[in-house]
Amino acid sequence: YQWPNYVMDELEHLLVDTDGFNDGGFKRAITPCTNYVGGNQTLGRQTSAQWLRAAFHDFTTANIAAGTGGIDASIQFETDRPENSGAAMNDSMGFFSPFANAHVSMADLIALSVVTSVGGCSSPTLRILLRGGRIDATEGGETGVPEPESSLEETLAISAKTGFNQSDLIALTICGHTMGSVHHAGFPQVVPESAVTPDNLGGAIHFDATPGIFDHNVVHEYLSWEGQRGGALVTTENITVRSDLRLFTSDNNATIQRLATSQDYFKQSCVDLFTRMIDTVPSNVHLTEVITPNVVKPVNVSLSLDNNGGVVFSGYIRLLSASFSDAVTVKISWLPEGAIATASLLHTGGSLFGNTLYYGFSIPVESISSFTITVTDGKHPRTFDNNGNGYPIQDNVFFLPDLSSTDEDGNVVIKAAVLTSTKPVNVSANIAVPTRMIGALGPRIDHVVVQLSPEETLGAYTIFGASTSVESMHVDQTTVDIVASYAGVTTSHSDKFRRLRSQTIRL
Ligand code: HEM
Repeated sequence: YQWPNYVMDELEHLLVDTDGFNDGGFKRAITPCTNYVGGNQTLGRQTSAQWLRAAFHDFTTANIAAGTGGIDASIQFETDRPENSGAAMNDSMGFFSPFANAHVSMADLIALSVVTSVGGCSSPTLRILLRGGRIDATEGGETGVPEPESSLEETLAISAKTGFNQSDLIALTICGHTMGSVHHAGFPQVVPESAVTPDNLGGAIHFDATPGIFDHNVVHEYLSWEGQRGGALVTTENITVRSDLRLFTSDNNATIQRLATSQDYFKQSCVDLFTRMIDTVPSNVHLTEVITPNVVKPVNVSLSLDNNGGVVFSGYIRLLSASFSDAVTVKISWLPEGAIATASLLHTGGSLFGNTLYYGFSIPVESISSFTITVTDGKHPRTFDNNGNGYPIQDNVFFLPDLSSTDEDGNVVIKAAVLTSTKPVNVSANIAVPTRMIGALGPRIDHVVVQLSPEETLGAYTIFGASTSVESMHVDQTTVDIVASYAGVTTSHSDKFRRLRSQTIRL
């Protein structure tokens, strides 16, 4: 892993920053795990469970042999199919949509939702390893999600196409059916109207006594025939739709009995199967390496100009507190100047991986091409140098968020600073615009390129600018790459993946 890696950095942020300062806002939807983010709590719906179900429905039309389907967000085009009945698909896609951008696909958000749901609703926290790089489908894919009415043979045949054998599917199903419910709304053939009450308007019947906890309760209640006895897909009076009972007994309960041996075995089996599920992707997709929480991470690091044209280097260094003892000092040194400055602890946040500490800095610099971070706790300094390369940053061209703007009507003003002496032949802005699609709640990312023109000089820099208009579905996820190219040399300089509407850091 080399910083920056926009896909990994963004997903890491949504995975790790879940409370306090710099909260990415993703996990909030499932806090507490019984929460329903899409509306009234009396509907009997649960977002953490909906995310698992939506991921399964996206995944299960994969055809491994053909290299198609899997986690590709094709589900967002398929929500009106009877096989995708219920609120889970649209509720989930509607929640994910404002998180998608040039580097985070809806499909990656589906994978993240499984990791977040299982991690956030288990104790101790279960870690499903997350990778990024999934590509969103631009239309619906194959049909074939198993339904309560599906025969065992049909269901197993669908599963075989995804690479999951009978025992895998039994286990995956009960791993999913430990969270949430079957609802009269959506499945009246399974759940009778009598389940509907004033504080359970959707008529939810839980799979087990702990629908908001990722645990093996469902296995015990099913085997001992107590409590929810495995839920409505086992116990319903309508024999045709007892799909879980048909599936679980298809190997004489051998898989379920194995899962009952211990909580740890159940959880580890589920983690393995969920990992396989979210990593099932079309054959043209190459997933990133595993995204692990960064012990030390540069956040919102950028350059700006002061009123006299001096360059200011600012941002935060995020530390995972669990990796350090108390009394930490954080120093940043940068090349080619060879200078050092101290960052100060300004904010804290929370995560499933322990607290986060944000050390801020805002430093005038002469010139900068890379930096390293030295963290000292107790007596031991540790230098983080991005695998020996230093964290790269360049001062030839950079976006100026303070002077740029975008509004709800789509008017965009972009300004960038360009080192005058470098004499670029072209300075352009590549704007990545989340754009509404017909038939899906998530965006397609369109790219709009505009040329920037020189406007004024400030110190050693020339301010370049342009105005345009774009139709963005989510203004906060509209991002820009500023690229300067030069005569006679093939190299260019760029300042990438900057939010047009960003929270500028002021110290
Ligand atoms: C194998 C065949 C399967 C069938 C026929 C099936 C069917 C169903 C049905 C009918 C519901 C009720 C939905 C609602 O009322 O909103 C449901 C809920 C659910 N399913 Fe499955 N399912 C299957 C496998 C799976 C698998 C493999 C997973 C997990 C990876 C999963 C995860 C869930 C979850 C979490 C819920 C609760 C959703 C909520 O509370 O909103 N299911 N399933």
